[in-house]
Amino acid sequence: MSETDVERAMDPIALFGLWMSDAEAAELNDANAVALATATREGVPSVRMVLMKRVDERGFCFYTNAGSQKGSELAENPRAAMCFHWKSLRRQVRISGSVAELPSEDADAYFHSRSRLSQLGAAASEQSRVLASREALVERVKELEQEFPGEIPRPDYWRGYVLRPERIEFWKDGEGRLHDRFLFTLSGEGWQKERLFP
Ligand SMILES: Cc1cc2nc3c(=O)[nH]c(=O)nc-3n(C[C@H](O)[C@H](O)[C@H](O)COP(=O)(O)O)c2cc1C
Repeated sequence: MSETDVERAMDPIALFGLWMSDAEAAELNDANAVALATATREGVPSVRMVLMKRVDERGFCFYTNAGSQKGSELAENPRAAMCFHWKSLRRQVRISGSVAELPSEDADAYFHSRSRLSQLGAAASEQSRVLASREALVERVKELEQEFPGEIPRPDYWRGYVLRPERIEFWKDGEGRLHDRFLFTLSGEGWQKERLFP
């Protein structure tokens, strides 16, 4: 994309799509890896990487285990934030809003699009709970392999989520630390755009 696109853009989702394409071309791997911040009901924050699998009119979609720390926090406090950083492009995108669960058909479709090994791994993992040993996990995978020689059913706890954006900020490295920052804020009339001091 040209350098002026970010200055002209009025639709942050379309602009994000352009930046994501640039990142996919430039990054070594996992251009869709994003830091996801959640918090408890009391506001104690936690952050970890997830893969953002799709962006559409609903928002930014990812998949995880509902029983994990992030899953529990989202169940009690749907407010969340994401931060992409594409090192090779020197760009950052920050998104915040509230998270909703995706319909089970989305989770089914994505779960079954993954490799059998990934499906087994997801089915075997009580994500974020204490695990006695690596052997116990490997044993569990073997048991599931025998139990399900055909299709592996999606475990109910393995779900899709969507972060519905209310604020999206684009940051682009500038010479002499004069970086460009554009903040899009959702209001009644649609997206408002403002330039921020770096
Ligand atoms: C690049 C990268 C991508 C990841 N993608 C996911 C993902 O899409 N879903 C997921 O549940 N965990 C993913 N993980 C693992 C999480 O970072 C984390 O360890 C796990 O989800 C447990 O987090 P929690 O205990 O905060 O819930 C990824 C880790 C890395 C480093």
